[in-house]
Amino acid sequence: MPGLIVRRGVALGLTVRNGVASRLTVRRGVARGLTVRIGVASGLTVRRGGRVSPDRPARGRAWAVRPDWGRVPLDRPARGCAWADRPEWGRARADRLARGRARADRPARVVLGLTVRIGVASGLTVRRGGRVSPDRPARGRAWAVRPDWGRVPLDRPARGCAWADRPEWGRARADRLARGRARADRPARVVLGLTVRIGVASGSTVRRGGRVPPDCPARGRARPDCPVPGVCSARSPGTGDALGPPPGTGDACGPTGTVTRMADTPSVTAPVILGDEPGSFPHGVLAERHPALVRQVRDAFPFGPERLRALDALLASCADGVVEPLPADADPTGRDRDRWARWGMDAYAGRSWYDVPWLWAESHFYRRLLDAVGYFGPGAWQGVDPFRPAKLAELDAPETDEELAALDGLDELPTEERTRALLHGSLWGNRADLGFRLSDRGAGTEGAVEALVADDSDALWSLLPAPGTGPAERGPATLCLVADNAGRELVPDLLLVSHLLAEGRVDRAVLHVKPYPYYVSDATPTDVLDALRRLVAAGGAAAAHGERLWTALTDGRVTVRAHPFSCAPLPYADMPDDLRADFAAATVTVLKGDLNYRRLVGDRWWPPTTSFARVTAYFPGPVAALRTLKSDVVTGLDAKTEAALDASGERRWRTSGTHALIQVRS
Ligand SMILES: O=P(O)(O)OC[C@@]1(O)O[C@H](CO)[C@@H](O)[C@@H]1O
Repeated sequence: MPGLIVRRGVALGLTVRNGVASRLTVRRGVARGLTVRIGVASGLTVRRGGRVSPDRPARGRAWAVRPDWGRVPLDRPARGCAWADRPEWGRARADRLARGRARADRPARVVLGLTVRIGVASGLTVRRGGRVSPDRPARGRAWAVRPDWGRVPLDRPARGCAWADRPEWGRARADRLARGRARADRPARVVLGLTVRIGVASGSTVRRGGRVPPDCPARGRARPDCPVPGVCSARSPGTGDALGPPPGTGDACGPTGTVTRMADTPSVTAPVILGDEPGSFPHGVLAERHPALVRQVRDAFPFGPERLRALDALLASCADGVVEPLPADADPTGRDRDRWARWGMDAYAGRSWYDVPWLWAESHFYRRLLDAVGYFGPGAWQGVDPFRPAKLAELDAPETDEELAALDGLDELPTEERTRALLHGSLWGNRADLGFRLSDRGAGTEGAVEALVADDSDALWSLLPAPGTGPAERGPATLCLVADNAGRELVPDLLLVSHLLAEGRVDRAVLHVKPYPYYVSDATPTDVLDALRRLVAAGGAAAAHGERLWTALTDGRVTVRAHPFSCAPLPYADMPDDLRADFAAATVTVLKGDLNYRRLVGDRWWPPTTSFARVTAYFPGPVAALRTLKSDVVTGLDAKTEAALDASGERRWRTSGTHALIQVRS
C-alpha cells in the first residue's frame, strides 16, 4: 500500500544485568556517566522496488529510533527492555546492545530523535598475562567495563561522558557508542559485572512511498493486531524466489504478497553476523582474506591488461570500498543480474562491505571475482575456474594418495565400523578447505575438549533403512548430499555415497554442487568429474568405489545438480520452491561444511545452546549437518559442552576448524 506513514512513540526501558565470569589483571573502578544526546537528522533515501519492513515495537519493549543519513542497517534492541538511539551523522553502524529481537528501521526519510542515557557501571576485571592497558578512569570521563567471556574487542566510549557496559555471556561485540576515545579491554578472564540501564527514547519517523503495512503506526507500543513482519511485492513468476523481506532474514513471502515466517521458524531470532568489527573473524575475512585471494588469482594466470585492471579495481574495492551493482557486461544473459537483484543487490548496493550481512558480502565477493577474471565472458577467459589449479594440486597431493590407499584396509572392518569411518572421513574432509587454509595456518592444535562437539550420528543412521532391506519392502531411499569443497573433501563425500549405495542404505543419491566456482574450493560439476577420475585411476578399493559411482551416474541412481540458489548469498530459509521440493523428496538431506551450516541455521549470533531442531524446523525434510567449525555461528550445543569449550582456553574454538559436529533434525 503506497502511502505516507507517520510513527511516533515513546518507550521506557530498564535493564538490569549482572554476571560473574571466571578466569585471569585486576581492575577496579566505578564510573558514573550521564550522556544526553539530541539529534536532528534529515535525509532522503530513494529506493526502487518498495520493500519496506515495518517498525516492530513489541509490547513492553522499547524500540530504536535511528536518525541517520543514508544507509541505515539493523537495530537490535536488547532482550527485555533496552534501547538504541544513535543520532549519528555519517555512516550508521549496527547497534547490537544484546542478543534479542531484531527490528529493521530502514528507509527512514525524515527522522527526529532524542535520547537520554543515564548510566552507572561498576566492575571488576581480573587478568593474567598479556598486555594490559592501564586503568584510565579519567576524571570527568567514564570508561567501559566489559565483563565478557572469551574474546573482547574494543570499547569506544563516547567523547564526553558515555559508558558501555555489557555483561554478555558468549561473544562480546564492539559497542561503538560514538566516535571517540578507544580503550581496549581485552582478554578478561575473571569478571564480575553489574549493569543498570535506564533508558528513555522518543522519536518520530515519517515515511513516504514504498510499501507500508496498513494501520500499524505504533504509538508507544505496537498494536497486537499488527503482527506482519514485512511486506512483500509480488512473487517473481517461475523462480520461486521471495521478494520483499529483507534478504537474509529467513522470512519469506507468501503467494499473496504478505510476509510469513517460514513454517515453524522460531519467532525468536538473533543478530545477523556482520563483518564490521575489527579483530573479529568475519572482519578478517573481508579485510585480509579477500585481498589475499585477489592477489593470488592475479598471480596464478597470465591475464591481459583488461582483466588485471578489473582485478586491481576489485582489490581496491573489496577491503575499503562499497558494494557496487553488477556491471552490464557481468552477465550477458541478464539472468544473473535479475537473481542478484532479488537476492538483495538493490538493498545493499552503495553500502560498505562491512555493513551488509557477512554471508552476503562474502558470497558477493566471489561473484565479483569471477567477473574480474572474465568467467562469465564473452572472451577467452569465459568458464575458466580461477581456483582450478589449486583444486587439482590438492587432488594430486601425496596426502590424497595416502587417504585413498587407506581404503584398502577398510574392507577388513565390520560394516558398522566401516560406515562410521567413512562418515568421519567425509566430516573431517571438511577441514581440507583451500580458502580456509589461506588465513588459518595455526589451525590444527587440538584442544582439551572432545573434538566432536555434537554427535547425532545414531539419529542419522536411524533415518536410513537398515542394510540389506530392498526398496520393494520399504520404498526407495534417497540421499541428498549438498557438497561443500572439491578435492580432499569431495573424495570422501563420494566414497560415503558409494558405500551407502553398496550397503543398500540408499537407493538414489542427488549430489548438489555449485554452478560456478565459489568460496575458493567449493565443488562444481567439473570437480565431481575430476574426483571421479581420480578415484578410478587410484586402483584398489578406491577404483571400485569410482566405478560404482560411474555406473550409478550412467543409470541415474546418482545425479548431480547445480542449482543457482547454491551460490545465493542467502540462508536456506529463503530457498526457492523447486529446491525445496528436491529436499522434501529426500529421505534425508546431508549438508556438508561450514558455509552450508551458516546458510542452514542462518548466519546469526545464536546462543550456542539454541536448539538446532528449532532453527532448522523450516527445512522441508529430515536434515543433517556435517561440519567442522570454521566460523562463529553455532547452535545445538549442550550447556556442558559450551562451558567446557569456553573454559578450555581455546579462544578460537568456533573458527579454527579443530572441532566438528554432526547434527540431525529428523
Ligand atoms: O564451507 P566451508 O568450506 O567449510 O568453509 C567456508 C569458510 O572457509 O569460508 C568462510 C569464511 O570465508 C567460513 O564460513 C569458513 O571458514
